[in-house]
Amino acid sequence: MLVHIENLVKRYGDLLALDHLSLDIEEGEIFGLLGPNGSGKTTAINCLLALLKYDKGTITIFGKDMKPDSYDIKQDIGVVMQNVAVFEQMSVYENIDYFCGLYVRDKQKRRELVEEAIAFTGLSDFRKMRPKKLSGGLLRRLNIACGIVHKPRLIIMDEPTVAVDPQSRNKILEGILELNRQGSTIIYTSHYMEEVEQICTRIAIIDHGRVLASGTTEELKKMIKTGETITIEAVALTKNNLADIRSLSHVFDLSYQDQTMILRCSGAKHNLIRVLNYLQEQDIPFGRVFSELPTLNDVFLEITGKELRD
Ligand SMILES: Nc1ncnc2c1ncn2[C@@H]1O[C@H](COP(=O)(O)OP(=O)(O)OP(=O)(O)O)[C@@H](O)[C@H]1O
Repeated sequence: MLVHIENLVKRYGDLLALDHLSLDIEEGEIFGLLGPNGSGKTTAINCLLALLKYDKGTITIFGKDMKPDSYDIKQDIGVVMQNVAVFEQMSVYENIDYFCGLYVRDKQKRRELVEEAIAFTGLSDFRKMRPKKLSGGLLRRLNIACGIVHKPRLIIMDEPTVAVDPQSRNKILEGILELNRQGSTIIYTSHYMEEVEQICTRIAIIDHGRVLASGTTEELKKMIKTGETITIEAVALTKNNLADIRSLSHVFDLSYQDQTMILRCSGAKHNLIRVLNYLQEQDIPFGRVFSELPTLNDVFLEITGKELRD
């Protein structure tokens, strides 16, 4: 196990920010920590990095206990925090080179690493610029380049795409996948479900400082009741029709508004066919029909009872 967190408890005064949080992360994973604002993601990361004292629990990284003076472990960790932390008086290149220099002495090796970091964060055209001249998205990319330039074994990214334009966001996500392909294990916190679904190999859903569920996207989707959501537009239905449809097997939720019916069904093969057969038997015309498999959003909604972006 690359990272092992067991029963972590962290209080800020009366507030229980981490409530016996446990996580295991294996080498090679892109592990997503998904939770709403205030759920404890940043606190967990800060404890993991031994930047924050915690009340109870165990943390091991690379098989060793993580302590504030575990410099051998820290050497092999790259951190990209929410707040951009770069030097205003240095150019893009100089900033990345400075951070690389904290880990790598050899000049030639450093040059290669800096060039690689510049290339894969797409900062080539901006290498001579000072941070002040960069857009928000480019600044974030610089922050990432500084955090990962030494190609650490473990990379921790805390919401690296918050308030970033789509082009930079895609660059960042591609970059994360590339770093992973090159051998880094990644812990990625976010409250953007699509991103987590797109890049993470495993996900833990956290809220109120606890892990509510964890697994691959597929495993998480199997944990919930919703197997399929069927939408049928432009369909005129009577109360009796709605009652009939509600009683079809596997249907557990039906909403009907503005001639659009949305059915939530548990996982079964013939949900759509059953509904369409009913409409045909009753000679009821209908417009567009679509069926969707559950998304992480459905998982989150069912597990926590709230939307992630509340
Ligand atoms: N230094 C602090 N002092 C007191 N309370 C804090 C402190 N830092 C965080 N908290 C509280 O602890 C809880 C967890 O916060 P944390 O920042 O870890 O959540 P998060 O999931 O990272 O949220 P966000 O997505 O907003 O960064 C929140 O209720 C927050 O208000």
